Amino acid sequence: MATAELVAELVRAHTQGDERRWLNLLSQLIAAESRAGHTRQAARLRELLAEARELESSQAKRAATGRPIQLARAPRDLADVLDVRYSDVRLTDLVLSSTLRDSVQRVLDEQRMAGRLIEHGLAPRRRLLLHGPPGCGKTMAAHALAGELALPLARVRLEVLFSRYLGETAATLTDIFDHISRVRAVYLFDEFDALGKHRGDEFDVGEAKRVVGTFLQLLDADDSDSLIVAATNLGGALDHALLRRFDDVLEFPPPTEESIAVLLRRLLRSVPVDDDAVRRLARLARGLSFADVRVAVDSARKAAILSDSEYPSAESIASELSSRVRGDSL
Ligand SMILES: Nc1ncnc2c1ncn2[C@@H]1O[C@H](COP(=O)(O)OP(=O)(O)OP(=O)(O)O)[C@@H](O)[C@H]1O
Repeated sequence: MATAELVAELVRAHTQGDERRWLNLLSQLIAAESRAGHTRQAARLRELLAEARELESSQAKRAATGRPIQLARAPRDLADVLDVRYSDVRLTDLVLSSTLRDSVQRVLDEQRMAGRLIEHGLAPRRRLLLHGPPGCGKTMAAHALAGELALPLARVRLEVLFSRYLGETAATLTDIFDHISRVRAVYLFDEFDALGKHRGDEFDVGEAKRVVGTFLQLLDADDSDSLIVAATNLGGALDHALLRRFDDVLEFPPPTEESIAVLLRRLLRSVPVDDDAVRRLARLARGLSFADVRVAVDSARKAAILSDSEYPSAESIASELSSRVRGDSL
């Protein structure tokens, strides 16, 4: 690439908030300057690159603590409606059926090799609808997509969209899609069916319909390279007009006894429980979501720590799981 083109690309990558790309382009620019014998300019650029890398690594460290960060931040007028952060969740952190894992892996492969598909006039999958009961991994899967692709995860806070911008929801959605086209990220519309649902006392059928209509139009018109992930607890209830707007519809079913055992083995890795005990616990936990199982194990671990035991006993975990199966903790 000629120097001017490199600089133009670099500015574009920076404006889009694509940190990796602009750092990579800056390295290419340094190499080009060195090759041209511009040693002073190359040295100055190298200093800038070192500063930028240091900044990136300190931001990555802060991201690892789970706090929102400024990289690829939302513009000020969308700051309360977009929650932007980096994710360190990986696909292997999720317990998934092999079919579902393959589907998520296919999205990752198409994204990672998007250039090859685009050269052949094909578009990588990027509009995904995830559906299934609560606590089965839809939100976690969106985090895993962001973590695997090293993209920011921007959660669209629908509750804020509705409360703060009542009457202006459609206009704000337009602003969000504008941001989607400018900053490549994974955009999560969690519980996105809320778009068309009852909105408390101020329910207005016309407004709700308008919002859904706007969302669908914006989804159709969007030709960005961001990923748009809509998650919902509804499944069969979603209408066809909506389903066909997505490149992939992935079902996150309730866990089987076997998949609960897989999660339990992971969560109890450092706890001395044998496999028979894990299987007994998984049988007890039938009907619970992965999230319930996680909370029950965490609860038993906390009680163990507070009573100065090194590990929770299988009995205490069983008791936590049973109380959730009975619904005591609700
Ligand atoms: N498939 C899974 N594998 C491993 N852990 C899981 C899985 N699903 C859920 N969990 C655990 O439960 C927590 C909550 O799950 P998550 O938020 O992804 O559920 P969800 O399907 O998005 O639920 P909701 O519909 O309520 O938003 C996760 O952070 C994780 O600890």
